[in-house]
Amino acid sequence: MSFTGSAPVVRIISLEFRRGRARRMVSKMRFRNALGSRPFQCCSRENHTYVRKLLDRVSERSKLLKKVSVLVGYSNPQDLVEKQRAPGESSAELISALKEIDFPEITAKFPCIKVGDASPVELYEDSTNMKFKEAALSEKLTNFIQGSARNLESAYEFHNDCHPLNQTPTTAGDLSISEEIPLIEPIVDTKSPESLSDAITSDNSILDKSIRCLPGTTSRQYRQLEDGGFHTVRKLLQHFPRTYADLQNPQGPIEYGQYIMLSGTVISSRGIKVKSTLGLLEVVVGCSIIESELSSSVESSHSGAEQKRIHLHLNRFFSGARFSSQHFLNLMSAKHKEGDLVYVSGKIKKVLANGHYELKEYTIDAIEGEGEHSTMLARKPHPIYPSKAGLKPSLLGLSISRALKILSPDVDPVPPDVLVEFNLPNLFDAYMGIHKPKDRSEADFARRRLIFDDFFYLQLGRLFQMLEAVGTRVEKEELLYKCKSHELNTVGVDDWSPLTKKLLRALPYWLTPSQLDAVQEIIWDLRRPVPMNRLLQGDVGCGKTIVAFLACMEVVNSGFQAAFMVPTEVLAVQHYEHLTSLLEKFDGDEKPNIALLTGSTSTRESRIIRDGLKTGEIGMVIGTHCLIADKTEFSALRISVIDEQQRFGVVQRGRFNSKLYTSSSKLSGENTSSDEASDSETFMAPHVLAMSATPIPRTLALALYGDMSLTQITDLPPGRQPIKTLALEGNDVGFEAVFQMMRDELIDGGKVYLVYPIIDESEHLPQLRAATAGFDSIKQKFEGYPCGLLHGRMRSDEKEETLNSFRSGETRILLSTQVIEIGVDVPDASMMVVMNAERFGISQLHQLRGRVGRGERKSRCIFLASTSSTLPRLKVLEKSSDGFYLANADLLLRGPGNLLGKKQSGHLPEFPIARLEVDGGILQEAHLAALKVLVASNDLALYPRLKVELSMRQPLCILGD
Ligand SMILES: Nc1ncnc2c1ncn2[C@@H]1O[C@H](COP(=O)(O)OP(=O)(O)OP(=O)(O)O)[C@@H](O)[C@H]1O
Repeated sequence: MSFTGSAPVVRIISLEFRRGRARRMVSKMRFRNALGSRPFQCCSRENHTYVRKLLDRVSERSKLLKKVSVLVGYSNPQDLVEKQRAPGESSAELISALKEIDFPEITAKFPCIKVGDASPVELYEDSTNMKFKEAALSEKLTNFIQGSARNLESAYEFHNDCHPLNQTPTTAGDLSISEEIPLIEPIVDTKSPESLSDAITSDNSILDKSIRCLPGTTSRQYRQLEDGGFHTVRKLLQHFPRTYADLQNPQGPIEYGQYIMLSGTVISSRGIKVKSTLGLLEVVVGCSIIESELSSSVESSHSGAEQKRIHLHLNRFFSGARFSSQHFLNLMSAKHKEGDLVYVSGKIKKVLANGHYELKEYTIDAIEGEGEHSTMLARKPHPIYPSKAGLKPSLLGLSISRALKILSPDVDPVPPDVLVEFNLPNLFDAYMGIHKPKDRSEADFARRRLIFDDFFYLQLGRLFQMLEAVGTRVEKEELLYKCKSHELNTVGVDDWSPLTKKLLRALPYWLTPSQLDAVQEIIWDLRRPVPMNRLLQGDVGCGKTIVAFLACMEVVNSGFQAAFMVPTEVLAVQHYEHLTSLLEKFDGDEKPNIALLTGSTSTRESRIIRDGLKTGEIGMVIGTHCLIADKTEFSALRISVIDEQQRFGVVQRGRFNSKLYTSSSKLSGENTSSDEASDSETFMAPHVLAMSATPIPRTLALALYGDMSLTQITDLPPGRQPIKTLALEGNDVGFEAVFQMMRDELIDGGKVYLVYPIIDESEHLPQLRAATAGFDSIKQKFEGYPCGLLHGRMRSDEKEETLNSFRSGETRILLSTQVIEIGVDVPDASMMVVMNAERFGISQLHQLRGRVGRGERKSRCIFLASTSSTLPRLKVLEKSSDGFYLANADLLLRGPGNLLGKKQSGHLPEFPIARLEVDGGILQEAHLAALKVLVASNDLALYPRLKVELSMRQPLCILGD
């Protein structure tokens, strides 16, 4: 603990021992051995509540110092100084003994010892009383105090006590040493006093104030909050509601398995002893709901809907003699009294009778506060906080409200022009909006800002580091260039290489506007002397492949090489055949040399291909992960395309980067245009173009960390017809209807995919339909229409043959497992039936559905559900064919309780509230905003508050997979 006044006074190292005398003694001994017995005096009290009480209650601070000195074993402050000094030893010697202690080493040796900084205790409340208070101390003591403080400052590089960065207390361990070593190295520009003082006095420092500044909080609450990790106002405010509830929150018709969240009143709460060792607590909550159609968004219209009264039964069993005693059950049931207002969330476990539902995985939170009822009636969303570290949501909610009260409107370090440009609320409004929204749109708007911050500071930190430390002139220019214009940096068609233009002309269609934009943007990147790292994202069937082919032609034309890596052999063959068919019209000498390399390529052939790649004879290779094998060497690899990139591991993707081209002497292209290799380029890593239809979190995280740029294809090729989607129950009636539809489709000349969840029937999963078993029965049923069977256990050539037969129309029905999910392109396939569709994720079903409707033929897709209860989830696919919407809907259906705050599959620890599947746009904006700020001020000298904020954020760390 350190004591400070207007001048630093003295620092006392306090040791806190918890749990057991023996342990305390051992800790004490070890600690003394580590530090030397002097100059520390251990306080032998097991529990320091006395110290805490002192800190909380003693208003006369000079009295405090006296009491503390007595507490740690001295009669008064003078005695403390005298006794600490060995006979004949000067205070300077004492201080130098202190200096020798190597705290980092000690903490490494004894993990139970934690070094951190504690909140300084102000000795003097105000400066007017200063002189009087100071006089109360002896001259000797004052000298010692001032001297020691100065020495300690230099010895441990203490920061100025009033610096906000020094006020983050550490968590107490078994034994804690309060010491003022900063946890994060600040990047405050100390050379600029103006900036520093500005930063320190600015109101964003309130965020990093100890929670002890919260009004109306008891010391017990402080302690609870601190033990739960809530040391600062910022920590509290960053604890976001996991969801919002309002009185009449319509969820559509309530069905089995559905997640609901409602508010209501407790009708009864009783504890029943079921057996001698089994007890049941049953709470019944009555709620009013408005029944309406399943809303397509979180917000829904209430018009034309009917109010209905329902009862939620929340049952909890307790086993064991102790927990099934009537006394215990009575205690539990007394927690909820009849008439209490509560919020309930959970999943419907059983529909007991009309209007009565049993819930599972539920939570029940009491609604506290007088005016709450009227608030709810006004349909103001009520934040529901997740509990953390055993802290009750109600305490967290209350503390957050208190923190909001001391927040100043001037808390935002982000420059106002950035807020205006990117249409963001300021930070004050954002915190108010997320914790106390007037309506859901305000919460959404606030959420946008907070997500922006997550991305923005990450981008800013990363770019700042790049500029500061490793930034070359070229990189700096690159950043500046990008920042200057918000429009796409593109190379127009006229400036494309002759080979690229030729391929464009060979296409049987014209590119869609966003395909064209994408190619122009990528070619612009390819002409840069720094490696591109770009993600091409577009919904299934939007035509990403041709965009990548054109990019490959651009580099091949310049005499460099292109590698196109796909996750399956089927896809490699498909792409290879597609490209070679497009190049067929080219004259011999202008036709680039393209190769196919997969695991099934014969040894002899693969040797020839690898030789060709090494010598530069082969310009482009399409293949599976053989492309990144050590033995595959390139002469001048310039672009690596990674299709369906989420299917590859990070390491696999990274291995392309190690394939630097080592020789440029073999360059054969006649037109090297702006790509002419300079010295710096000779060993440049290849450009990387990753493609994905699924905006999975990891992908977008890479967009941040890997400095990956994002290109999105937002339109579909013309003439595409919407796929008519139906979700049906797979009972006899459902199957009969499906077979009839198949017959109609086949008569009409269509082709049908039948997708099965498993290859062979399984005893363990009798309810699942298998592809091999289906094959025989479908053949019989659809006599005259040849059938094919495709699954992952087949040999590569068999798969290829089956797929080719289906493509050519030789077979009209293809029974398959989900192997066709990735990239299979049969443009005239017009119908798909998915068996046991509930076994697949919504996004996966969307991908599967994307295998039909890839041409101009009207298509349909039927999802057969095993039971009616799983139909609602599948019906979401009937309503939309937008991948982003479906990713969102999937999350909602899995449980809107996970909307905010709580981690889920789509979350990364660094982004507590961003859902990366749907927040990609904000990421892009944050990137631009960070660039804008850095262009205006490379070292952030113009934005000192921003710089302080950046230093307060967690240091960047590598993301886990
Ligand atoms: N501009 C266009 N006009 C007409 N057809 C197009 C156009 N672009 C691509 N296509 C065709 O659309 C089909 C789907 O294209 P492609 O396979 O590239 O999609 P994709 O984006 O890779 O989809 P997936 O994610 O499903 O693999 C192909 O048959 C392709 O020839």
